[in-house]
Amino acid sequence: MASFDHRKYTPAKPVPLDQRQWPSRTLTRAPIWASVDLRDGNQALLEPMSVEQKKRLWALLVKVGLKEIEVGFPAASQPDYDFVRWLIETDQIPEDVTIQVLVQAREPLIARTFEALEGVKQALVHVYNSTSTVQRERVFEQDQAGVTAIAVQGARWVQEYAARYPQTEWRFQYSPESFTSTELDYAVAICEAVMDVWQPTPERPCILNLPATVEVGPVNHFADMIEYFVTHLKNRDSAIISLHTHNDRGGAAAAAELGLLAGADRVEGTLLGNGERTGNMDIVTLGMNLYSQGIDPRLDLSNPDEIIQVCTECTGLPLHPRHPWVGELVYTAFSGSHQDAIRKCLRKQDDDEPWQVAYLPVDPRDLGRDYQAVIRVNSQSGKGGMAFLLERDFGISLPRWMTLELAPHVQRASEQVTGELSSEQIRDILMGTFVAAQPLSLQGYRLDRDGAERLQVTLGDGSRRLQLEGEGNGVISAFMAAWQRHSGQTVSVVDYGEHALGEGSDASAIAFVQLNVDGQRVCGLAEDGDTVSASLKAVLSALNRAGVTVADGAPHETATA
Ligand SMILES: CC(=O)SCCNC(=O)CCNC(=O)[C@H](O)C(C)(C)COP(=O)(O)OP(=O)(O)OC[C@H]1O[C@@H](n2cnc3c(N)ncnc32)[C@H](O)[C@@H]1OP(=O)(O)O
Ligand SMILES: CC(C)C(=O)C(=O)O
Repeated sequence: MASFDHRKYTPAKPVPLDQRQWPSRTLTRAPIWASVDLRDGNQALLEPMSVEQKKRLWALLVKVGLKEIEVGFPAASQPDYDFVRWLIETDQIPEDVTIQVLVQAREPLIARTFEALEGVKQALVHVYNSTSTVQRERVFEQDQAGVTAIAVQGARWVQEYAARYPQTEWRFQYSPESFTSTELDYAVAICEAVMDVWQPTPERPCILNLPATVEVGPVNHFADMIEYFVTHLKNRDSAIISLHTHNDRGGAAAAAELGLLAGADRVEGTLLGNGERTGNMDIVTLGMNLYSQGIDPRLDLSNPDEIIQVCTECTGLPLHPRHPWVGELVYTAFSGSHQDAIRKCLRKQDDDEPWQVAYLPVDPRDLGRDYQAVIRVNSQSGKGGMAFLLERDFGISLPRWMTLELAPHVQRASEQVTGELSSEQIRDILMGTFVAAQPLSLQGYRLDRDGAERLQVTLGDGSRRLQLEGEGNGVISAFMAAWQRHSGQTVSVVDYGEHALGEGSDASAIAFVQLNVDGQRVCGLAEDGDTVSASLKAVLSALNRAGVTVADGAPHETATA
């Protein structure tokens, strides 16, 4: 029988808060950040980081601006121990950075932890034990008093060992691990019992870290738990309330945000969210969430590509291309209406006004991304995207009527390749469709400008040369007159456009034309170093596309428009 049965699970119990405050609050500043990349992130890896990898990640964490960094569980493994020793012995820890280490509430582990920290100027010792109902009953087989005794004993050991190293400025942190599965009044009571040992003050507060070790409930429920905790804790002002959320339900960042609204001061997480199971709270996501609300995150997130490179190389885990804020595709629009809106908004966006660009919640340039990647063309794209790419990459600015002509050709090609079209491919489609050099080609011309334009043009069709003459008020109309006279066709210019390509001596011209040839509308284009040639060739390419043939006639004709 299938076991997919929701009745197996129990919902989170409502938190008894009559007048919850957090929903009416707004975040206005960044929390105290703490990185657990080198500990929680590391313990989640199939192959934990080597000391060299930890050194590299450490350098990044410091560069990003993290001031509290949990560097490991030194009593757990030799590499963790060695890394802490390296930090201390080679003086790697900046004055304004505090390292933090994790340890269980067990004396031999605590002893080893302090040994690892010998000689450090300042450090945070983080002790934890599980407090959840299920762990009390099934893992520790202890009642609440028994589990509280473990925590209190752990706190005492930490304090006693710290006293043996008076040259270090110690700070203490306690986590009731699995807080979210712990009865709230009990969570408050066990934290108060630990505080009774440490006797923190508002000047020398301890840290109480409340983990969603496993995210088992909705994010609003987590916020309720935090508000309940902070409003029921004695000596609230002697504790920094820290959050440590995991992403089992996909809500780690949201839970942390709401938890901050509910009264927390500090947040633990990892860069890009590596960590146990679905990961820890992603510091980059939360930082960017704040940034995009106009709040200074007090972290330097301006180079996510470096963050991605170091994190993925140290953890061996790839980043999803749609990872919030920094994934490869998150500032890319494929769909036509989005591309159109982005293009129009970007044109109107001034640097000194608040950011207002549809579909782009922040300016990609803030993250070192340019607009290159913003618009990409596939079968979901409309005409705006391809026009944008032609202009951006080749300086080809299509007149609107030409864009409309080109769009179905690009659409067909994108459906055939069933993927993305590069700007080179779009340019090839443009040229392949509208530049037709057969059967007529331009062999030469002479233009006299004495009031009216008198054009003498030599065409070839492969085997014969044809010389036509015409007069008009512009070179195109002179050519039309010449061709009409020669062929007997009714030809008129419906639309015309041209512009320079490039600058200086390398500049060339591109001309676009739409003709009406015996009632049939047909477009052509041409590029040439000479503006007149570009115009004449564009007309010829439209004529060729209309299927003209060189009618028998006099080899030399003159006409006037
Ligand atoms: C949610 C978290 O991320 S918490 C951090 C988890 N991280 C890690 O555990 C990574 C590093 N840990 C390790 O490498 C190992 O656990 C070690 C080296 C620290 C200790 O290993 P071991 O001595 O084999 O003990 P292990 O961790 O399996 O725990 C077993 C014993 O410690 C007790 N224990 C577990 N956690 C705690 C704790 N926080 N405080 C006090 N006792 C604890 C268990 O009840 C168990 O007791 P028992 O042997 O009397 O039944
Ligand atoms: C040690 C604690 C804070 C932890 O990592 C967790 O509960 O996830």
